[in-house]
Amino acid sequence: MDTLKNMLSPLGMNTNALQDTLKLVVIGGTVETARRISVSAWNGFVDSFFLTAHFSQEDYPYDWLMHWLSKQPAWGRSREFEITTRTVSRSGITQSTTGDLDEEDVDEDEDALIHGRKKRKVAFIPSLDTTHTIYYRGHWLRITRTKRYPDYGHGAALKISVVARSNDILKKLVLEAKREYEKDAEHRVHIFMADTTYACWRWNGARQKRPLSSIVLQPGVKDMLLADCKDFLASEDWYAERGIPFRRGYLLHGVPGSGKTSLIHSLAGELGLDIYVVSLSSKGMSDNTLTTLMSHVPSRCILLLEDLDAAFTRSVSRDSSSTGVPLGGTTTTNNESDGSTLSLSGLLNSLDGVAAAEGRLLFATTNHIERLDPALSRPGRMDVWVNFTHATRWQAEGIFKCFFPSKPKNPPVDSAETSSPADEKTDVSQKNLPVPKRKASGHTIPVLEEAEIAELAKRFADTIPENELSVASLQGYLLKNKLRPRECVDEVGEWVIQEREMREKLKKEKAEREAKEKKEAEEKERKEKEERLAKELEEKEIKEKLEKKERAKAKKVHRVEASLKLDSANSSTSNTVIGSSGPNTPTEVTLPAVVAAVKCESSSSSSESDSSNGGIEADTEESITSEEELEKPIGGSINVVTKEVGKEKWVAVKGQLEASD
Ligand SMILES: Nc1ncnc2c1ncn2[C@@H]1O[C@H](COP(=O)(O)OP(=O)(O)OP(=O)(O)O)[C@@H](O)[C@H]1O
Repeated sequence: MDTLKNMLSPLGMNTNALQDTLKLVVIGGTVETARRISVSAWNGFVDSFFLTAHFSQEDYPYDWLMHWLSKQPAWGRSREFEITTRTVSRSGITQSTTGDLDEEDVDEDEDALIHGRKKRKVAFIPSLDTTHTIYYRGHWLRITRTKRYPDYGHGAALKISVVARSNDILKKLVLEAKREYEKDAEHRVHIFMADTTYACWRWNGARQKRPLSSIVLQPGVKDMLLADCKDFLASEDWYAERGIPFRRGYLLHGVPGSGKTSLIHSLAGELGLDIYVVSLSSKGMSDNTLTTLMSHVPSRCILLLEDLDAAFTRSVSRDSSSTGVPLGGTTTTNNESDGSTLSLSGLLNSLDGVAAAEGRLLFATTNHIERLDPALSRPGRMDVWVNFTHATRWQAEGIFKCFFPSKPKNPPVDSAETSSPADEKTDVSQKNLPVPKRKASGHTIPVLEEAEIAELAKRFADTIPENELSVASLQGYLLKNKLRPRECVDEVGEWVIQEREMREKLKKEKAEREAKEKKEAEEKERKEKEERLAKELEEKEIKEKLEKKERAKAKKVHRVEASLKLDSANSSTSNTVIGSSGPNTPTEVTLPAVVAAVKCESSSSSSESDSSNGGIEADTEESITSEEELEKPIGGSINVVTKEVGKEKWVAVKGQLEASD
């Protein structure tokens, strides 16, 4: 220290201050080193004793765990967590809600309504980028949720670490989370929509299952479809043994509002499958996108291709006038203006090419089966066809019974005891629905005797014309009268007349609109044709004038050359032209230079006339004038004189015209 003092004293530095600084540096360095050592020791300890599992948002286990975590009471004691009223899913939190986050919402009846709105369930989930510790089956779990691509707002991941000798505890956790998730999802059908931008599937929400009994179709149709689907799902080995691709296609075709989509949703609920929906006419759909999407469909699901006939058209209209027919065989592509380049061959390949997923049930719907390419609807691609028609009387009766619950004759102790063999034979959709268990939501549905309902349903069905109105329109009428079953039947005849009149009116309006549109289109086409012809004519005239002008110029130059040659022949001694380099000094100008000067003058006069007269017309007139002038016989010599006026030199060419003189 003394040595240091001796060394620093000539520099005039205060040794005490320096000592203090050095002490601080040493202490700070020691503390930081100790911190780093302890962190790395902790990480080493964690790495060697903790088991860690990673879950990515793109995969199902992430959903299960997030669902499980949202149900853990531990979050109630946590000092940091995220509260959401949205459903947690693979593609992020996507179900939009209005989010009524008041205290009474928690733990209350989910079905309760406040001011007509359903109460929201509140979920507590781990907040981002924070490590949480929760206790599970005698172990402390360290849970970290991170966002892998924060800029894009998606790509979350979950990391769960636990101190344990074997990974059994983590396996148990994942299986428990899966069981709970599936139990909760049991009453719901998950819908995934195709995202054409990223060629991936986006979770679109979970819908309440629709009971199959609420779909009223001709007897046997639902049972046949359900049995066929079940049989297919259970015959993977059978298909494999015979080398048949494990795929099955169903084509549901027929009039709008006849229950095609509803039946698919209902079947999905019954079979416990998710629905993956592709709209082939959506923006940006291409062969590659569709193939990628199809190859990412899970093995057990329903793949729904909606409005198959609209695949190759952008038309929003689905009526008979819209052109949905693939026009040119397998190479037909749809509109490319919005980036959609789907071809029929691309669609066929994606359905049953090598990359196509196996084990899926393909359902396709169309309102115009006649427009489908036979290649698309052939067996192997579409194995079962079901035709949906307008409502029959049988359907009308069934849907009426669906709407109005009836009082059971003798309240059953056990439903199994009361079901008679006759009941078993009856289609479920022809039975009355039981009185709803839910609390009445402000209005009361009158509950009539079963016999009365049956009689009303019969009268209702008798008034409905066979195969004329859609089931959706009947549903609309019944919805309007859901509290007045008797009046509903009394007034149905009147409603049918109104419906007919309305349809006639709409038909007429549509015909008028179409006629008007056609006329406008024709008028537009005629105008465009006229404009095109006028333009062509104008262009032709301009071209002719330009050609004439060119000819005139060429003629002029030719004549000047000829007369110069003549002149030079006449005056063999002086074939050079007199000019002037100074005020009075003649200068020799060679013949090509003169020709160039003439050309130059001619073009400058044209361009002057161009600019002064403002266009081709003037230019052409000028050239015509020069042409006329040149028509006059040129007999004399040409004097080319260069003069200098001030400092400017110029060349003049003058033709001595015999005739004019
Ligand atoms: N057969 C039916 N049984 C019960 N409800 C039906 C039936 N047909 C139609 N509906 C009702 O009509 C509405 C429209 O039905 P849905 O969307 O299933 O018809 P769709 O045939 O798929 O029509 P589109 O061809 O226009 O898509 C639904 O609310 C559904 O409840």
